[in-house]
Amino acid sequence: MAKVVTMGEIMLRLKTPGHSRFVQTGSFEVIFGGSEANVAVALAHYGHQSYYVSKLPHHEIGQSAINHLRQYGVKHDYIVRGGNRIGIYFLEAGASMRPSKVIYDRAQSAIAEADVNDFDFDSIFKDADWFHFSGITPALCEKAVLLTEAALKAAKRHNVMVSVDINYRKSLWTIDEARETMIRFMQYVDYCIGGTELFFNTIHRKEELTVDDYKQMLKGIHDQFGFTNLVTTLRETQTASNHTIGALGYDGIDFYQSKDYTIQIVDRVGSGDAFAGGFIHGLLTKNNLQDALEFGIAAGALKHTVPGDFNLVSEEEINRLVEGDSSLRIQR
Ligand SMILES: Nc1ncnc2c1ncn2[C@@H]1O[C@H](COP(=O)(O)OP(=O)(O)O)[C@@H](O)[C@H]1O
Ligand SMILES: O=C(O)C(=O)C[C@H](O)[C@H](O)COP(=O)(O)O
Repeated sequence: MAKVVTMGEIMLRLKTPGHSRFVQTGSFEVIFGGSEANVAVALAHYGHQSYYVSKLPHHEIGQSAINHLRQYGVKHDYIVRGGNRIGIYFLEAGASMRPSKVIYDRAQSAIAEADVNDFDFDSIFKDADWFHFSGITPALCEKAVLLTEAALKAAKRHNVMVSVDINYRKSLWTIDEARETMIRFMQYVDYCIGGTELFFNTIHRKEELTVDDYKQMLKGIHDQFGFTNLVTTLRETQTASNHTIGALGYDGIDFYQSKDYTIQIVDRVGSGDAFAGGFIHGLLTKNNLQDALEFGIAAGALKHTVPGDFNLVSEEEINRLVEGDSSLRIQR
């Protein structure tokens, strides 16, 4: 199995119980989550040597985040300790026509303030096969842009394959700032997930996008910027708790489209990351875009049934879904 490296910010996730609103709750459920950490957990579940790069304070909440990752098999050798804060995100789960809400409290977190010299990227990447990052890290601050760029340059010095999930977060930076930085980073990227709203700005005022809209966007991004291997998840939303998902890929020549899954949502947060983790595993083991998309979207579909950020499902369970077994018989 491969050595995969992800880098980003793991946060304390404080969720209102059930579907309670922020203003009425008297307690929060405590777990940890963050885009790249979620991908690391998924890849550890599929049997890879999955390393997570980050910085966390010395205090017990920082330790607890590390313990959480360790519990699911993620390697923490490259997590540096120091700084003052761990990022927090508050989550209110939506229901029916009421969408979920996230409030961030993450300014000046340890990883946002981390220095390039905190990490020895050459030793991290010298025997690595894959590096995955997301647009959330460079969105944190200018220092985090420099950190991400240093990691990308080191990964490419060591011929490591690189994937990005653009994961545009409008509360962290403007679309112009995001576009400027992410376009610059694309020279290091082999596979790009998402980002249609960033790189292609004619269609994005529409409420519901069709598959043809997405095809036009992926081709437009390819033609304008020369990026290849673009993939995106497709969502057809019925309500905040019920919708259909699929995935689309474009390699600069052909389009690839996965099967669709209609799902009832238990917890949607982390489903894009579950797709990314499954997609990377698919590329590492099957080496073809269609099969990687199928594995990725089945992983993303299953994530919607699992509370928390992490996709705690096995390769075998995902393969069963890919092969068409969605029977509800109890597995005994
Ligand atoms: N209005 C829009 N215009 C263009 N692309 C969009 C728009 N909204 C979402 N997307 C793209 O569609 C995909 C699915 O979006 P979303 O459901 O928000 O993300 P995720 O799959 O990460 O949960 C993402 O790749 C995103 O870039
Ligand atoms: O927003 C952030 O900064 C986070 O990292 C919190 C969440 O863990 C991811 O955002 C989940 O992302 P999706 O898989 O697209 O649902």
